[in-house]
Amino acid sequence: MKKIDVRNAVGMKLCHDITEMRDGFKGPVFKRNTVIREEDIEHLLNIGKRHVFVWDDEISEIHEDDCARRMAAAVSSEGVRFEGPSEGKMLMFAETEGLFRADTELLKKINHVEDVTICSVPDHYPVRPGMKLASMRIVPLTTKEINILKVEELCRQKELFKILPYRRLKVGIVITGSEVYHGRIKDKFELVLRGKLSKYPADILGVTVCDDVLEMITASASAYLKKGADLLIFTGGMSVDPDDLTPTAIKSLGAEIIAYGMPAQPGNMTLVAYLGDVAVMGVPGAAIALPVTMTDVLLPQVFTGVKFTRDDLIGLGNGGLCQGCSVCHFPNCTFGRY
Ligand SMILES: Nc1nc2c(c(=O)[nH]1)N[C@H]1C(S)=C(S)[C@@H](COP(=O)(O)OP(=O)(O)OC[C@H]3O[C@@H](n4cnc5c(N)ncnc54)[C@H](O)[C@@H]3O)O[C@H]1N2
Ligand code: MOO
Repeated sequence: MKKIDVRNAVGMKLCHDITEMRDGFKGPVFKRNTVIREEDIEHLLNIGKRHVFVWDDEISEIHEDDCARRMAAAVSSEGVRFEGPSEGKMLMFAETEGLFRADTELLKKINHVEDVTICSVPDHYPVRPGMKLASMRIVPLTTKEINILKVEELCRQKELFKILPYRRLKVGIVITGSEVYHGRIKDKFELVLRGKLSKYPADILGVTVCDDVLEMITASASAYLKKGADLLIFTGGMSVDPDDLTPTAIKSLGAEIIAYGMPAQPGNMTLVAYLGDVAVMGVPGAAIALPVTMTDVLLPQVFTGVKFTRDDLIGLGNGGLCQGCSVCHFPNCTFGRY
């Protein structure tokens, strides 16, 4: 046991309980074996402790396996499981399906803590059960307990990782285009959209094909709203031709347009709007020609029930360019990673 200036005691273990008395309270506010943290120093000074007795074995060190276990416990959330420690590392896996969210600012803060390394798949990643999501370990074989305490404290303040589950949504589909309506060409969008929606808990209320006539488009949409649609998807007429009426139809329904056109390719002319809580998407034609467009980036988020802000959609510019690979590996690629 040794006496030490409280300002030099960070990371050391107290040899005895320390009592505070204030406003009718009396009790030990620091227990024996507590590891003193930076933020404890003011408190100790405020109760008159300029010096404390700490154990002689100096700063307590923890083995990498125990650090990994404690970090895993700190970052754990619903729908994940851990494996390890092996070689000082714990791995986190998804047990459920959903959208992985990482607080990237917090992750940076945590990785600034000495010796600590935590890495994960990118924020906004759609995950399935069994997928590896994150890994955590310290760099040396042992580290000061204070470093792990810092990680634990940071994770108490905010959630680092979570998997947002997909919700069941009722979906109404309105396909526009005079060439489809009048049977000049066969519709391709229904099959494409059914394929994309099959990855989520979607109840498709129906598919209506409309002529490029404003009243017909709005009436079809209104019918789905009456049936309780949570999501309306419009196709066709999303660009610059004089017959492109879809954005006008969506506006005339009274929807709040969050973005019409976004910094992404393909899917540049995508529209996102809300009619109260009902999400509205305008899907441009590229979705019938290409395996992946902005629609595939947005759908996982739509199915979590989050409401996009304009800032969210503008943020898609970083990672918004698809490489158009000959074999598509989406979402295991840079498209839609932001
Ligand atoms: N000058 C510009 N041209 C284009 C722009 C632009 O900004 N300036 N945007 C381009 C982008 S991006 C897209 S995507 C396309 C498609 O836009 P639309 O969503 O408006 O598609 P349409 O014009 O209605 O149709 C294009 C093409 O696809 C066929 N189509 C449409 N719907 C169906 C369907 N349900 N089944 C089968 N085929 C369908 C349609 O017949 C046309 O051939 O515009 C670019 N051009
Ligand atoms: O709006 Mo388009 O080709 O970028 O889908």
